[in-house]
Amino acid sequence: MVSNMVEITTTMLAEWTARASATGTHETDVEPYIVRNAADIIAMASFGVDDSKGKAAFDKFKALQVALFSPNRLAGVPFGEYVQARRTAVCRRLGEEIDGLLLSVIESRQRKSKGEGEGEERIDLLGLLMRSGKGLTARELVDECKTFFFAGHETTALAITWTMFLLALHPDWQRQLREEVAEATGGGDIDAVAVTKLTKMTWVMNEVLRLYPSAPNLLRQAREDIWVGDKTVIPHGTNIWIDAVGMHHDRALWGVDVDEFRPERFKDSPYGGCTHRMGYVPFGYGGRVCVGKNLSVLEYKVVVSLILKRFSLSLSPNYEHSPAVMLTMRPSRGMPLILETL
Ligand code: HEM
Repeated sequence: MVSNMVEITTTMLAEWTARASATGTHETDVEPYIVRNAADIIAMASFGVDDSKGKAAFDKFKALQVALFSPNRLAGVPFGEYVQARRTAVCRRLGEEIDGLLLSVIESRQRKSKGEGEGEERIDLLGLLMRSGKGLTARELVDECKTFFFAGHETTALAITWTMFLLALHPDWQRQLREEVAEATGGGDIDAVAVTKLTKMTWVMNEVLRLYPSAPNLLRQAREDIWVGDKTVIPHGTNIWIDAVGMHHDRALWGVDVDEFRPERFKDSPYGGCTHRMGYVPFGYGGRVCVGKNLSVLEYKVVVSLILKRFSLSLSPNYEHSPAVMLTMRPSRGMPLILETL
């Protein structure tokens, strides 16, 4: 996968290089590029999708997300669909179109895995997954695909986008990471072995996800009445949104430097010195912890390494700080950065 990630990202960086002026610097709103890049990577990594149907499904996901979460958030709120009937109709239509596109991607994969073996013996994995009995139905498989598409690209992309922002603000960390990458790769290309040597980059990723968790809420449902102290009860069946941003910025858990960018707090502790073991939850916790964590760490390191090898980053005067929760935590007015070719 690493070589595919490198290939996809190199194409994006070539676009940035082409935009550079004669002086080698240019301003770019990097967020849409990084999101598109991550979309291409998850499409390749999860589904081997490189066809137009996969891309069309992505574009509709984007539209669905905007329809669901702006300007206010009623998704998951009881009776919310009746308050916003027009929006609900748009979301339903988009949902059906996405289902149709994914189903046809699945069917064409299935045809390929059954048929086009050119002599070699191939295992019909999709057929195995979908066979009756305990297998998944086509409907369930479509739902699994949607979870992966949705969960698997924007989260990682935003971690990278906020990293570029924080490295632009902290040139010393930018320099330290660039040096680490040079040492790990010996000046050559990033590969699966070099990635494992990027210790400081792990601290930086952890600290970025502490300050700007790309998945700002965890969802749970109370399976029984839960008592908080002896006066408050969360009744059985209550849907709960757990506020990761609040916990990651809680002075009582992190100390007085809670709002500062200090990756070294993760040097000796995977929890960054947080005083409660559930106070740091960028990938969730327990039985439903993120299944894509390792993939996202790998992608993050490959993409950030490639960017730092080619560009120096600083903040554009046009940047407006406006993180907003639209299911994920995004820079709602974009991420314009000055990129200087190295
Ligand atoms: C920086 C990147 C990512 C972040 C911050 C992130 C964060 C999260 C969080 C907070 C959860 C909820 C966990 C819980 O409720 O305890 C989650 C679940 C999930 N994530 Fe990620 N994720 C990332 C990348 C990915 C990737 C790359 C994939 C797919 C390849 C992925 C697939 C999933 C899936 C399928 C679930 C649901 C797991 C379940 O309910 O059993 N995520 N993620």
